[in-house]
Amino acid sequence: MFRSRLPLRADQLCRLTACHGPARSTATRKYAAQTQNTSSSRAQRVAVWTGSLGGAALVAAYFFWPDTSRSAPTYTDATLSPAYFTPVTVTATERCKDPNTCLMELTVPREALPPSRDRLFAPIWSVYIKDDDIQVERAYTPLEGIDEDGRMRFWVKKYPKGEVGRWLHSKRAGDKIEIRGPLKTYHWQEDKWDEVVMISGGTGITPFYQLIHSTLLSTGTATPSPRFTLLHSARTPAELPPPELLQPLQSYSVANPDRLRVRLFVDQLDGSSSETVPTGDLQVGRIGQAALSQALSSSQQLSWWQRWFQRSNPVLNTDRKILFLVCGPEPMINAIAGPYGRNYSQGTVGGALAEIGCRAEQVWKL
Ligand SMILES: Cc1cc2nc3c(=O)[nH]c(=O)nc-3n(C[C@H](O)[C@H](O)[C@H](O)COP(=O)(O)OP(=O)(O)OC[C@H]3O[C@@H](n4cnc5c(N)ncnc54)[C@H](O)[C@@H]3O)c2cc1C
Repeated sequence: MFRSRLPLRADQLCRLTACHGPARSTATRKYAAQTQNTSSSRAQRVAVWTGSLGGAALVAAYFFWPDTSRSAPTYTDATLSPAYFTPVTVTATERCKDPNTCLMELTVPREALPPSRDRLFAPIWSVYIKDDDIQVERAYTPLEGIDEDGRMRFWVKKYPKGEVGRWLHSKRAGDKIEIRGPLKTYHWQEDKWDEVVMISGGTGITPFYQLIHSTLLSTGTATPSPRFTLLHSARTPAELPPPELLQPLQSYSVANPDRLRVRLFVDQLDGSSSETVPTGDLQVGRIGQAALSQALSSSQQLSWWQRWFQRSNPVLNTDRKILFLVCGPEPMINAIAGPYGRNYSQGTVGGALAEIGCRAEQVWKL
């Protein structure tokens, strides 16, 4: 989920090298068929050496190329910026029912707050948090953006072998940590869409919460905006987001069903429960083509024959401008929207969204 935009890791480096492999061997085979003589073997030796040197250079570049997380300086007397780290204070932490997640509040010192914030902190944005012990950074999404006093709230998940998540869970109120940002996760354009369908898994809900908070929860109902549908999934009821996230979403959607709809999915009912949602209101199973089609067809006032006609292709058979945003673990992204492309590109639309007829310009994988 949330593909990291950090410099390439060893596994990604291997992927890149592997991609070049077949092309190189095809070229070699073609060349060998043309000239079966000594000059060919000399050329092959040169090619092997060049390849090896190239490989070594790539590996060296990975280790010695300036890595922003290691090389970005820390300034205590400058405003918050993506170019350097700023020390901030952990002002609150709260364990969630799911012990692998916590809510954490960070406060940026008043003197580090940028003077004009509207554009900088327009949705959807994140900050990098640096794990001081090992000098590694990861992106995290402030749920409600940043307030006048510099406060930001995060929902943070730790993974059994994860670095920064576990380190963050060990922090307590009063501790100092370093952040840099804001960084744009997705450039939201308010008046471009009639309908926005957000599909998330786990902490993949955080950028969508920020978007909904910014466009609906914090503005009341007066501002015109697209209609939002959030389809969120967790493995079990206990792993659903804490009440601090789910309650505002649920209350808003009950009061304004024409502006926001929330559907919650769990892989299985394991006897655990959510603090916010009765188990009977949860849908059991993965989000797939049926859930997507249902979300779209029930969003429009259609006659029975229009609904019947749309079943085959709810996205193509409409004049409405529909956007699909997807954020979650990589297997979920793959199943819903198809895998990312090479070098962090969006890749083609695949999975359930391709099955219902989505085009590339309608889909964004966060
Ligand atoms: C723009 C952006 C915003 C983000 N916002 C948030 C946020 O608000 N809250 C939040 O908790 N996270 C968020 N993330 C994810 C976060 O940046 C880290 O990737 C995540 O916390 C794991 O980092 P780590 O150092 O703990 O684990 P790592 O050391 O990176 O990973 C160790 C191991 O943990 C497992 N692992 C790591 N990430 C995942 C995953 N997502 N799903 C399943 N297994 C995984 C892998 O098996 C991996 O081998 C965001 C990411 C991006 C790019």
